[in-house]
Amino acid sequence: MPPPPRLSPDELAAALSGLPLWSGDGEGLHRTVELPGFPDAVAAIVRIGFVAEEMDHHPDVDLRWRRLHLTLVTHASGGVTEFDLELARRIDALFPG
Ligand SMILES: C[C@H](O)[C@H](O)[C@H]1CNC2=NC(N)=NC(=O)C2=N1
Repeated sequence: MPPPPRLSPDELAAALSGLPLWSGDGEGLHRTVELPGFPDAVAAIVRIGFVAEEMDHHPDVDLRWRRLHLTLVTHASGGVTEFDLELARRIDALFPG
């Protein structure tokens, strides 16, 4: 299957306006999720991991104490695609902020 197309700048801007917890550009979407403590942050990675496996689309995760720094990018496409938007929405459903 060919990699999905990268979003255009206009598509990305429109999508980000509906994802207020996320920032970024065509290279990646970024959100920090803060949990009450380190074990909660590890558990959050597991919860996100199940969604990622279901989607077969995986976030880049940087865990620092009780904060997850998430980056969403479609590696096969070299930038942000619809798959990243869908994963962002599903992460927001788990962690509304
Ligand atoms: C074969 C499998 O579908 C691919 O390797 C998937 C797995 N998860 C992925 N996740 C992300 N973020 N980007 C990818 O290009 C990607 N590719």
